Amino acid sequence: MKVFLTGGRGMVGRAIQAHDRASEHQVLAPNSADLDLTHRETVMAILASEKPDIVIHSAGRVGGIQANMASPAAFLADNMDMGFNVVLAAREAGVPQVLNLGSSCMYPHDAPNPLHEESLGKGELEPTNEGYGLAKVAVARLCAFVSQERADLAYKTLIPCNLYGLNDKFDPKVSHLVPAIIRKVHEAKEQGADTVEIWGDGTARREFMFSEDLADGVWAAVDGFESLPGMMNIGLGYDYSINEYYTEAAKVIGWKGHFTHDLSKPTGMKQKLLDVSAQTRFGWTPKTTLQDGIAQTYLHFQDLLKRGDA
Ligand SMILES: NC(=O)C1=CN([C@@H]2O[C@H](COP(=O)(O)OP(=O)(O)OC[C@H]3O[C@@H](n4cnc5c(N)ncnc54)[C@H](OP(=O)(O)O)[C@@H]3O)[C@@H](O)[C@H]2O)C=CC1
Ligand SMILES: C[C@H]1O[C@H](OP(=O)(O)OP(=O)(O)OC[C@H]2O[C@@H](n3cnc4c(=O)[nH]c(N)nc43)[C@H](O)[C@@H]2O)[C@@H](O)[C@@H](O)C1=O
Repeated sequence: MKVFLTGGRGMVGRAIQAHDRASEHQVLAPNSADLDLTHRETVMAILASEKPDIVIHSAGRVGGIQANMASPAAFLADNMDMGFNVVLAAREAGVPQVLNLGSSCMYPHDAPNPLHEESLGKGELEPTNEGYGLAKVAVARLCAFVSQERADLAYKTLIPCNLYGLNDKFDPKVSHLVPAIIRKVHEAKEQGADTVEIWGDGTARREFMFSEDLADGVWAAVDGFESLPGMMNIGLGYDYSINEYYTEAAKVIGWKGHFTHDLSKPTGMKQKLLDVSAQTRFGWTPKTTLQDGIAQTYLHFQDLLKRGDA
């Protein structure tokens, strides 16, 4: 199949291209320098000329809780622009399939855990990432509406849990939890520090899946697209506390200090665990353990440091 991938230079996009299944397809993955997805005319023109069989939409303005709180307007506007441009250009070009990546931030702040697809749209979003979540909800709904109106087009959304892995963002200004922990614990070890600070009291819970597992799930969704639900959670089905993530990373990195808690820092949702029963029915399950995922990510981080890229 001819696959048009957006966000190919990002953490998830690189994992999608590095996956074995990618070699069975022709994958076009222009980066943001070649194709700015916020420019609708350019997006329209490229999809009309390339006429792919499927678009995998992985591009986005993405960042941790602190980045989302600092720039809600940009997270809303950029992700809305990119998503609307890609979906409407695909419809215009008659691209038969779109696989759109949403996020667990689409769920209402007080939705019961585990978060079931039926809870979508039934309440206020989490304030710390409302801009991003609103854009994700809107683009997912646009996919559903296009599929409703056009019997020849099937535009579907995968809703991933939190993700981490190689090529993640290690800059503390935009990092999600796991890359932030890896940098902080590594630096404590290198500097001989005996404390590392945790944001909040550490009792919040998160479900972080290794990005290579998500890439595997994306290819499974592409290959089984016909039977894929219009919106489907993709995750582990289990979570850990923030404190447990720090403890596991300290073990993998080999740092023996202790943790302090900065209660002034934002903590976001208390829990964000996805219901994975639809994913199980679809026939896919992730395989990387937290210990193994952190170990692979830490090795990659050390390589980045050696190259002066982190
Ligand atoms: N990371 C996570 O925890 C989660 C991520 N997701 C979703 O998964 C997808 C991938 O996330 P992830 O790989 O972590 O994000 P990254 O930030 O690593 O990658 C985002 C990609 O989007 C591209 N991009 C950003 N702006 C533009 C633009 N204007 N035009 C073209 N391309 C642009 C970037 O291109 P370039 O590199 O060239 O700048 C980059 O390749 C996103 O849709 C995200 O919302 C969902 C749940 C959790
Ligand atoms: C997936 C979805 O989820 C994202 O929201 P989030 O899960 O709240 O983001 P996060 O990974 O940055 O935080 C997770 C938790 O971890 C705690 N925490 C402790 N210590 C650090 C720390 O040092 N850094 C960070 N970032 N968090 C810390 C922090 O207090 C919070 O409780 C969206 O931004 C959005 O990107 C999105 O798509």
